[in-house]
Amino acid sequence: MIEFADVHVRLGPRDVLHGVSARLPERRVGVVGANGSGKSTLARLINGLALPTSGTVTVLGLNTRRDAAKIRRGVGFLFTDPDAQIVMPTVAEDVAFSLRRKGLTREEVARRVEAVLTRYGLDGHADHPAHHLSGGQKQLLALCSVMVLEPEILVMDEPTTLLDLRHSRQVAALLRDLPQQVLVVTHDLPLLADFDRVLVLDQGRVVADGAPGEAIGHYRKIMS
Ligand SMILES: Nc1ncnc2c1ncn2[C@@H]1O[C@H](COP(=O)(O)OP(=O)(O)OP(=O)(O)O)[C@@H](O)[C@H]1O
Repeated sequence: MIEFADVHVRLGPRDVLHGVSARLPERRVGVVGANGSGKSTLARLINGLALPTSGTVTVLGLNTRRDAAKIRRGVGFLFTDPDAQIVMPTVAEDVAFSLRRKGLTREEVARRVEAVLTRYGLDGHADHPAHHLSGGQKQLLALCSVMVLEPEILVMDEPTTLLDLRHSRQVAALLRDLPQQVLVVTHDLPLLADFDRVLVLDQGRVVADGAPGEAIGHYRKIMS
């Protein structure tokens, strides 16, 4: 469960979010809006990467202002730019790095790394230098590094931006099947077609909130 209560965010001279309130118990929530409307900021509030200037963000029953470290253990966050998330030289080492604090045996780490790389189609790349992957493969690697931790909530900021049609479909299928709650910020409107709820942001305010057809229809109208 994610809840925003009268959240304002001011960054430098800009009011980026103005009084956002929403209780989000749904499993799959999409966020759309124009460039600069505050979507990434909203996503970053969920794991305490951004903090509200006023108002409250509650995630997994905890306040992000007080318990960001605990919340981050339960919230997987996928950034738009996968290079920001790749920290180790090879693909397998990068995924294994995510598991370093789990106290697992070397064999168990290897087993989990192999399983997640196979699941997302990177098993042939385990020993490749991570920075030599294509943009889309890097996005899949970042996804593997997050999913291997089995987060309770997954937040994705434009997860299909660099992906070809096959891999976009793979991410769409993943989102359909994942048992955990997922919040996805995206410009990829078809990705949200079967989501439970879509929020539309405009200049830092939620201007539509509902079923995908209705909310995306509103978004198309304000962008026309
Ligand atoms: N650290 C910061 N300092 C000052 N302004 C910022 C900062 N981060 C974001 N902003 C501003 O806040 C506004 C909202 O940014 P945000 O990245 O949340 O928008 P967005 O809807 O995700 O945009 P896009 O679709 O282009 O990714 C933008 O005008 C941006 O310039």
